[in-house]
Amino acid sequence: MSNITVCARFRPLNSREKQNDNNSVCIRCRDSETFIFKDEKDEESVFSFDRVFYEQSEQADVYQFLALPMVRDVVDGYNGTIITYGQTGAGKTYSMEGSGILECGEQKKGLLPRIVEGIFDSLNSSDEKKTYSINLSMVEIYMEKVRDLFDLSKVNIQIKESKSRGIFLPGVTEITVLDPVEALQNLSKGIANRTVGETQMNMASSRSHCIYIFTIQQEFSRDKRTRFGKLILVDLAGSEKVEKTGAEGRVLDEAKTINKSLSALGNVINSLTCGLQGKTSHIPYRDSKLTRILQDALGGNARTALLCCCSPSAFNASESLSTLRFGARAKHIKSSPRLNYSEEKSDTSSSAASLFDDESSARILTKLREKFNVEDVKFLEELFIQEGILFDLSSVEEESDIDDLTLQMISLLQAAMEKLTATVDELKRENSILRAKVDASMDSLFHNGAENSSIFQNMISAMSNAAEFKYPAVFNFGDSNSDTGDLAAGLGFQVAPPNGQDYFKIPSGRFCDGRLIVDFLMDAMDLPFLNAYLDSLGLPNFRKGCNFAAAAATILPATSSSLCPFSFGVQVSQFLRFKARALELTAKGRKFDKYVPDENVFEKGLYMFDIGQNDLAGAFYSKTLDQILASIPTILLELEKGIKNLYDQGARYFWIHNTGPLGCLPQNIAKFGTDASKLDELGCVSSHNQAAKTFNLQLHALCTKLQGQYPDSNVTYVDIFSIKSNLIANFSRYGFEQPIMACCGFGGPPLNYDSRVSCGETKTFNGTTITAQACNDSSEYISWDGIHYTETANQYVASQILTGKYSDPPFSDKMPFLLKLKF
Ligand SMILES: Nc1ncnc2c1ncn2[C@@H]1O[C@H](COP(=O)(O)OP(=O)(O)OP(=O)(O)O)[C@@H](O)[C@H]1O
Repeated sequence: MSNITVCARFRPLNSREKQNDNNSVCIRCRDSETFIFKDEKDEESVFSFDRVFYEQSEQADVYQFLALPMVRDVVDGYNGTIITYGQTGAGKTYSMEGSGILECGEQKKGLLPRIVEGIFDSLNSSDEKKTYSINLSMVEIYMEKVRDLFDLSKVNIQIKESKSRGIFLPGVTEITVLDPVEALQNLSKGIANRTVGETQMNMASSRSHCIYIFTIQQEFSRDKRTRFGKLILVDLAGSEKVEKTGAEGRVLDEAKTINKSLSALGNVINSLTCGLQGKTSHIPYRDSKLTRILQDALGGNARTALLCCCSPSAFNASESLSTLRFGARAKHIKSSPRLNYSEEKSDTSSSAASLFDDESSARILTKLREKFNVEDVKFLEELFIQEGILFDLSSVEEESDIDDLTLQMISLLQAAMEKLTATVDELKRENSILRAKVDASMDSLFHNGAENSSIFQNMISAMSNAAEFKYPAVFNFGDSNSDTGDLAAGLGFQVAPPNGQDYFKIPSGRFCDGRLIVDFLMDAMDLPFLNAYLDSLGLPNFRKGCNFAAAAATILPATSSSLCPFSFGVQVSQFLRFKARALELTAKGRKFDKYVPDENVFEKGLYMFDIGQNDLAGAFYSKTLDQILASIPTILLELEKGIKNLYDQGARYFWIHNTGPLGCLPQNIAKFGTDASKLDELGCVSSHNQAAKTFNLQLHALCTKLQGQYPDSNVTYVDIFSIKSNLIANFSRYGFEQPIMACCGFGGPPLNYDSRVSCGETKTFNGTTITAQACNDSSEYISWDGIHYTETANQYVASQILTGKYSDPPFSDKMPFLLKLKF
């Protein structure tokens, strides 16, 4: 990004100014960059520009400072634009052309002839081997029409934009010039045509913006790549106050059009320089032909220099001041020039079919070509392009329209954002007022005796507890997913100790290489890990709750073939016994306080459930899918019975996990997924997952029903199925390498699961000894042993539960302020 170069130039006082105004001037030089300006009211202001050219400055100085660096850049392949701006008679044309293109002497030569020489000098001075061509075009904008000064018949040239060429003028005459003399002769003709035009069209002198375009194309033998730089010189029509000139009729119309296009130029500059930092605003390039042609020069792909021409006379102070202010503002424009490369040479001799998008036009032109001579048809094409009847294919990639739309869209979105922010602020304010009102009403209700209503109290604390996920104790019911040693203690066997974790007593009795979901949830509540109800070793402390979950437990009552006798109903009975015993003990005196929960904790504690997986998975060994689906209501009836029992005993906070995607467990895939047609896109057994989904739907309905039945309770349903399915489907995103295969097992990929040996076991079959060993890094695996999840996977699941997004009712709106994620 670079700022544009802005210079001011003051011409000498002319004879009229000397005579009429007594040599009085409005500027006082400070240095080559700064001067003091005195306005009509004699008020002084300081102006600074990149360079100030005072009355005695030479044409060569202006060229050296303003144009020469630009010429070098253009020859290097950048775009450049030089604009002369100022009041009529301020010296724009003198600066640009000098006192004549061809005949004036060295001293008075303007920028144009010097630039022509500079371009050829630069091209020829380089040692690098290359071929180059210089093309010249000249147009003027008069009354908002672009006229070709090398071919006066082209009176309305269109302005187009393409990705590769930027802004361009389709059909404009381009003259290839081979040396400075040829270039100057052509420029001189163009300038003469301007005068011819003035006479033909009854134009007032200097009432048009004159634009010179040099296109330099170079092909380097080094890499055969073509660079092209475009230099645009703009001699603007004079800015002036209409009323001061007393113009009328056509001259007045011209003045108005000029002022319109100059004020469009001012608007573009304002938009470019007033836009808030970092915000994109609409730049009205399309408001005039002038600004559209200068689009690249103003904030686009070009280096730009502006020469503000002024009269130093006090009589013209007001016009000069406005010119200087214009320059000062333009100084802030930033442009982003870049090297222009084209990989392939454009084929200017391409056929009508390739030039035009419109197929019918191409067909007509092809037929015309057969009948008429090629030149006539070419002429016809050009006329059509000028009149906008046909479009050059390259102009089809009009990007500005899209840009404009995008900008409009951005500002609409910004406005919508602002409105939304205001609404959010307003809602926040209303919310805090409402909260204050609720608090005040609560206080008054309590003081008016409402505290006697236990239902009312419970409802209030249920609401607040659910939001905070903070409870004094947890009573957990479930299977191996949350068994913290119950089955092992109850049946007197040992589960292989976890690998090196020191946060459990050994053995932990957990079916995992570390912590379970329930462990992570306890952690989040700042509570200790739950002791198993049946684990009497080590003087267990049950003050913060008790875990009745037992591996292999089912909701339905155990049968003689069940692995685990502690089904849900038994677990609930155990709880009742536990509670009765705890109350008995606390009634005996305070010495038991530190081992068992007190009465109020049974009411305030959280009752967690994670059970049902074994009812479904076990059923697949003897039942069809339909039979299993049909049995779900019976299973859930048993669950409902147990929950109601607990409610009757004073439980009020229920936290119910649904069941996970059973079909993705290696144990079930090994047994029921040997036929690939039984597997879904994740490689999981479809029927098992279907059973799990149906179970979950009905479990969810049961939770809703219970909540309705017990308005003083708080029932939360947690969608473990979605969390686990998402984890398996997107395992690598969460840092896992194995979505299905077990870490601890036997058999190797794809499942590393053998039902004959469980994790840690060694067995001999037909003289061969096999061991189910743990993998090196269990954190790469989701499945620990083919049935249970690894600690890392459990941690992920717990973290998702605690986002509050997977529960009904959700509590994500309370996150992350009230929940501590502490793992
Ligand atoms: N630096 C200068 N030194 C000597 N004479 C100058 C200088 N600048 C301008 N002049 C003279 O002042 C007169 C007006 O200048 P010029 O035609 O360049 O103004 P202009 O800004 O192009 O006006 P317009 O907008 O009407 O085209 C001319 O006669 C020109 O020769």
